[in-house]
Amino acid sequence: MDTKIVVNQVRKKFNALPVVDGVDFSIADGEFVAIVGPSGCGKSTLMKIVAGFERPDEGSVTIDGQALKKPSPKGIVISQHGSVFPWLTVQQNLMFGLNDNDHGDKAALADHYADMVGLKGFENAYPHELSGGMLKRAEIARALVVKPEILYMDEPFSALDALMNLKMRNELLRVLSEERHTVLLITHDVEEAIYLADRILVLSPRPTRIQASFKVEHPHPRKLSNPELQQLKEDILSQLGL
Ligand SMILES: Nc1ncnc2c1ncn2[C@@H]1O[C@H](COP(=O)(O)OP(=O)(O)OP(=O)(O)O)[C@@H](O)[C@H]1O
Repeated sequence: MDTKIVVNQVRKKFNALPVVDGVDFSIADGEFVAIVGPSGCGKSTLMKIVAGFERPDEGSVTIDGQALKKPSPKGIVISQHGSVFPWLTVQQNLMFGLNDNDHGDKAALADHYADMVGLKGFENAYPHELSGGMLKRAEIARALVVKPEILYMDEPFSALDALMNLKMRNELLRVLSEERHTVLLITHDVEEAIYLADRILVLSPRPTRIQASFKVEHPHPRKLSNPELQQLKEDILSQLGL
């Protein structure tokens, strides 16, 4: 697989506070990498740097060999805060990121992605008419409809209840099995990382560095009760001092 993202010796301070302290990793094209780390260690800062929203003080990020100087049009961020426009319907939200020239029938494409995340029949609903889980699915569809090469996900499901969180994991895996994207997921949930990712990077406390890296080679769907995955969970938790 080709290398998609290279993060090279990235360092970042806020005022005098060192937050990211020399982080190096790369992500292959189509790979799903999850980052876990202690609260406040600098996960979101690192994500913003890798997505191009924050500049590192030192080091570099390259995407397809090109130095990243600003948010790349190849990537899209799904965060816990949500990004749908409340005054637009599901269909209008999904059409928003599409421009006239590149896409044929925008409404048909929007409806296809609404269907893909299980929102068929809700194309004309407004966000306030959707449940929390449906809203999250609308957000994921809104990100996917523009066919980003890279999905940056910062705690995307953390605001959902436990059952919906589990459903969304499967929804995401199903979409990814149909359309391969390179994914960088930030999560505080070790099980979520094990369930979804091809590789898990464990960050140290702030100022953060990569403390450990684990490959997850089990095919999907994964059973978290599998003894090897249980052992992996133990190993990751022990890296996190738990
Ligand atoms: N724009 C900023 N200006 C000043 N300090 C910042 C800024 N962004 C983050 N920080 C500080 O950097 C540190 C790391 O924050 P960050 O949000 O990256 O951590 P995190 O690991 O994502 O946190 P959490 O686990 O709570 O989501 C914190 O101490 C935070 O106060």
